[in-house]
Amino acid sequence: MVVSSHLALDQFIKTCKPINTNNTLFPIVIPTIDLNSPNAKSMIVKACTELGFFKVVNHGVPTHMMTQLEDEARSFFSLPQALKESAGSPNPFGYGNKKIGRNGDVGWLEYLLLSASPEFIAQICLSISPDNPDVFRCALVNYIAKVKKMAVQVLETMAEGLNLKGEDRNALSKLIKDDESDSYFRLNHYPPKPEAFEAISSGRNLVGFGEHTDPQIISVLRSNNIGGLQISVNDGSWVSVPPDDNSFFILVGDSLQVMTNGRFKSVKHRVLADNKKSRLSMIFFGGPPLRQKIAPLPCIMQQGEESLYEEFTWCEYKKSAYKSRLSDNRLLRFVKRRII
Ligand SMILES: C=C1C[C@]23C[C@@]1(O)CC[C@H]2[C@@]12CC[C@H](O)[C@@](C)(C(=O)O1)[C@H]2[C@@H]3C(=O)O
Ligand SMILES: O=C(O)CCC(=O)C(=O)O
Ligand SMILES: [Fe+2]
Repeated sequence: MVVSSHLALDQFIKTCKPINTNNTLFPIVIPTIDLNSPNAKSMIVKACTELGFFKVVNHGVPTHMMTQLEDEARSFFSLPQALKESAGSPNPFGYGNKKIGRNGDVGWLEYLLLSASPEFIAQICLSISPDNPDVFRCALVNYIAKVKKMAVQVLETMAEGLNLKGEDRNALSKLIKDDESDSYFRLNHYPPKPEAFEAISSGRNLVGFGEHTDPQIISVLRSNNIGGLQISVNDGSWVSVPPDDNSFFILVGDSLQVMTNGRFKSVKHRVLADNKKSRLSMIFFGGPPLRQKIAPLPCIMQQGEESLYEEFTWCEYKKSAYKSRLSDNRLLRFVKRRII
């Protein structure tokens, strides 16, 4: 059975739960890291330990690649609905509208979810635009290649900050460099809030993308200059992230939390819809090969330190993640129970 990824506005308004944003703080200073600075390694470790989130400047991704992909994404999202749907339903890859995942989550967005492999991208661009697939394809493939290179640099700098030496310096980066790396790419388009929403919202906010952590190792996020992204900080309050279209935001994923035996925290985040303007975001999710064991890196473990988690492969984690709702804590079922 083909399940449509489209949800009409009136159905959406009935399904969506407006959220109370009283516990939102505006804004904090987000750790900003110059990738080429000598302090980068210690600053990355601090940011990943305290927040699981930081901003990268001096990243080496050319501005024209970001703007070119943003323009192409805008063109894609302005196509007639039937053409967007020629990308197929997002199970797991394709075009989605308001429905996120398979378990009843909804958000005020439309998106294109892709495997990050150039072969997959060539195929999907051909389905979307059989007569002229190359412009979108090139913009995606070139951007992803650059962002992946930057993610590798971030992971190697992070490993240095964790005091990993020699071969171990590549312990994290090699997982996303692997030919079989299971990395994803996502374009999200959040239209402005519909007027009809105000009537039912009693001043509360409309969720663009509900709260969640990303299951992978690392996420690299870039958006246009429209706000909406929020991260959850230690005490459970939400902090608005000021948008910056020249920079990238790095998010620690669940797998990196496990590989650091809980030293780094996967960051809970969400997106709120804007009143007037549309937000466009592009996210690279760096994931390991499917058969990869996800466990604390032996080289970071102190003498006698035990893993906080049961052993699992990325394939097992993904299977379990795809059965969960967006806001579920997906790591919980893999946390070792302690016998006291
Ligand atoms: C509700 C869901 C959507 C999601 C798969 C899941 O069952 C739980 C994790 C979600 C998430 C969050 C980060 C990424 O955007 C994503 C592609 C991923 O790998 O995990 C999404 C999944 C999705 O949109 O399909
Ligand atoms: O669109 C954004 O800024 C964040 C989206 C997100 O968290 C995701 O796609 O996993
Ligand atoms: Fe996310």
